[in-house]
Amino acid sequence: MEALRSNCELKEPHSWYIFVTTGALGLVLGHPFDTVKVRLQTQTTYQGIIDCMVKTYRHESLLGFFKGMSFPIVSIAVVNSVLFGVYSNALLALTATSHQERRAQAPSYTHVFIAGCTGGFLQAYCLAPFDLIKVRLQNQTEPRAQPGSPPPRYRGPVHCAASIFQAEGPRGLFRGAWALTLRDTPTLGIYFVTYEWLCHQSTPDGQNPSSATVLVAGGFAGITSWVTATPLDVIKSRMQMAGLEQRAYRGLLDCMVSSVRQEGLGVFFRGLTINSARAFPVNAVTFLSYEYLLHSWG
Ligand SMILES: CN(C)C(=N)NCCC[C@H](N)C(=O)O
Repeated sequence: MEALRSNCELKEPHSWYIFVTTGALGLVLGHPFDTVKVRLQTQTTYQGIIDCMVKTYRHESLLGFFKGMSFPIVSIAVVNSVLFGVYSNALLALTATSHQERRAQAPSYTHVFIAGCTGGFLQAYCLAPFDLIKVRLQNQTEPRAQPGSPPPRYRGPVHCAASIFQAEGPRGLFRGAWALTLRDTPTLGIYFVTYEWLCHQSTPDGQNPSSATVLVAGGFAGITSWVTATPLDVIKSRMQMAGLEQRAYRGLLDCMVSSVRQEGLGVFFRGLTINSARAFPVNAVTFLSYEYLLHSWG
C-alpha cells in the first residue's frame, strides 16, 4: 500500500479508497466465475461450465458460488497495492519519468514488461496463502451444514488457515506458491504491456487515454494475461489441492506430466473460457480506478 502511496504526492486520499473498493467489487462480481473455474480445473466430475453451474446450484444453492470469498476481499487491498505500487515504482526507477511525463515520453515496452514482471513476482508471495485458502474452500462441495450431517472439513477461512498451519507448519500455507510465482511473473509483464500498447494505439500522442479506452484496454489486458496464465493456473490449483486429496505430486513437473498422461493436453486449458469472461469486466474496472488514482495523486 505504502509503495503506491509513496509514488505520488497524496492529494485526494479518497481515490485510494475508490481503487480498493472497485477492486473488491470486481472480485465479488467475478467470484462465482472463479469458483466454477477452480472446480473445473481440479475436479473431474464435471462435464463443462453449465454442468458445473447446475450441480453447484442444485447441491449448494447460490451460496456455493461464493465459497472462499472472504479472504480475497480482505487481501485485495494489499495484493493490488503491491502489484500496482511495485509496477509504478519499478517503471519510475527504470525510466526516470513521472506518470504525467510518461504520456509525452512513452516508456519502452521492455521497461513496461520488466516492471510488470517485478510487480507480478512480488505480489505472488503476498497472494499465495490467501489463494490457497480460497481454492481449498471453493472446492468444498458440501451443502450448508444441516443438523446431523457431517461438518465440512474446514469451517471457514480462519479454521482452514489454522488447520493447514497445525498440520504442515507455516510452509504448508505456501503450498503451490512456486507455481503461482511462475504463473504471475511473466503474465503480469504481458498484462501491463497489452494495456500500454492498446492505450497507445487508440490515443493521440501526448494525450491521456479516454475512460472508454482504459476500460477496453484493461479488459483485454486481463483476457490476454489470463489466457497465457491458464496452463500454470491449472497446475497451481492442483498442487494446492494435493495436500488434501490422495493424489500427491513430487513437484510441479510431476503434476504437469501426470495431469497430461491422465487427461491429455487439453488439461492445460481447463477453465479458460469462464476465466476470460471474468477477466474482462474485473480488469476493466481495475485499470479505470488505477488511472483515476494516478491522476488525482499525480
Ligand atoms: C494473469 N494474472 C495473474 C493477472 N492478470 N493478474 C492480475 C489481475 C488480477 C485481477 N484481480 C484478476 O483476478 O483478474
